[in-house]
Amino acid sequence: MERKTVSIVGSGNWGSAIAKILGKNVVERKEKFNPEVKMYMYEEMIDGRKLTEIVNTEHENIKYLPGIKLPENVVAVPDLLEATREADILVFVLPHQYVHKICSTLKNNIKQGTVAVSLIKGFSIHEDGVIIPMSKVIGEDLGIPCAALSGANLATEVAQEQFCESTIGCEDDQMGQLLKELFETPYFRVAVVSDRQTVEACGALKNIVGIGAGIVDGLGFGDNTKAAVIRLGLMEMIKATEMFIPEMKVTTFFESCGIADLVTTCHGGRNRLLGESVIKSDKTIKQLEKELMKGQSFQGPLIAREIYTMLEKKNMTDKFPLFTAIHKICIREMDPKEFISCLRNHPEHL
Ligand SMILES: NC(=O)c1ccc[n+]([C@@H]2O[C@H](COP(=O)([O-])OP(=O)(O)OC[C@H]3O[C@@H](n4cnc5c(N)ncnc54)[C@H](O)[C@@H]3O)[C@@H](O)[C@H]2O)c1
Ligand SMILES: O=P(O)(O)OC[C@H](O)CO
Repeated sequence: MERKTVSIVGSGNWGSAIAKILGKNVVERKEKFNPEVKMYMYEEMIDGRKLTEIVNTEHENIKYLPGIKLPENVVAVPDLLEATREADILVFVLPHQYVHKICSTLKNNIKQGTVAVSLIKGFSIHEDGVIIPMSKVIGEDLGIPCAALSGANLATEVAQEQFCESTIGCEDDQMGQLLKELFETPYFRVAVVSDRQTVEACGALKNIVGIGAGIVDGLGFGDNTKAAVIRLGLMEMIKATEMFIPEMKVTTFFESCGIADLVTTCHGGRNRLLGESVIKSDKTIKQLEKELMKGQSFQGPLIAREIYTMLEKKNMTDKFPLFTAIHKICIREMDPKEFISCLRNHPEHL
């Protein structure tokens, strides 16, 4: 088998953490992969220097993953087409709002036979309310197969090599196994399942529940209340997934991409921090993102809005009171104090 060239599209907190894994794995598995990994980086200036130049000389993404050294065979490239021209495997890892634009540049400019995997936790929503997983967006925009990887994977902990698990969703078994070989390490254990769309639905929807967990923290409630948010959030995640993906398997929720990711996000995620901050200050999400995230982005509020818009179109907001309340608290349309009565009166209790 010819060796595969890997390119990463994206270089934020998760993109950089995964670059560390991929850079090392391609060298260790050199019979399968070419030894250089190009990483597309959205260029920016840091104290008068280009971020790509800093990464390529200091081998550290000082803005998005400070304190972690990247392998020297990971090369940051500011030109998208140059970064991806030779790729056999494209690893997409950037906030979902940028994907369409990136794909429109890549379209007709990638090698024949290239495959992709999406590490993105978000959706695209059509005007008619249909929800499209990002792997499908990428696959259809580029006309190539696209798998998904998602799990309980806070980027900084992964970069510190703390043990965790992850899930690849891929219908093609051979491609799934190749991706497992690309991503797996002794501290990053990967399971492959065929239910790709549920893997992605879990990853996107848990971001909303993570905000809910932060709201509970901000209101001063303890672990029991947070556990209720996690459980009710899980029920809404499953119900929403059943709506979008009739063929979904509930067992996928027991993989790392499901309950495990929900738990980790509700304890240590950026979306949890946002929920807490929304309660403790009267600033807008945009202001909070700017102040707290140093360039990283909260995906939860966007996804909460997208899901709310879809539910409203279908007259179903009353069936998803937790998702609805979280969206309305984020946009300051609901008093956060009402959050607990929303939990108390949840349809799961009727
Ligand atoms: N950070 C985590 O712990 C983590 C873990 C698993 C999955 N994810 C998911 O991975 C995806 C990427 O998140 P992240 O944490 O790597 O990103 P991030 O939030 O750290 O960084 C934002 C990124 O967007 C880039 N960017 C800004 N404007 C852009 C533009 N116009 N075009 C293209 N790129 C632009 C920035 O350069 C930066 O790389 C998200 O879907 C996220 O939910 C994140
Ligand atoms: O920091 P969050 O809330 O974006 O969550 C990060 C990861 O998705 C956790 O697996």
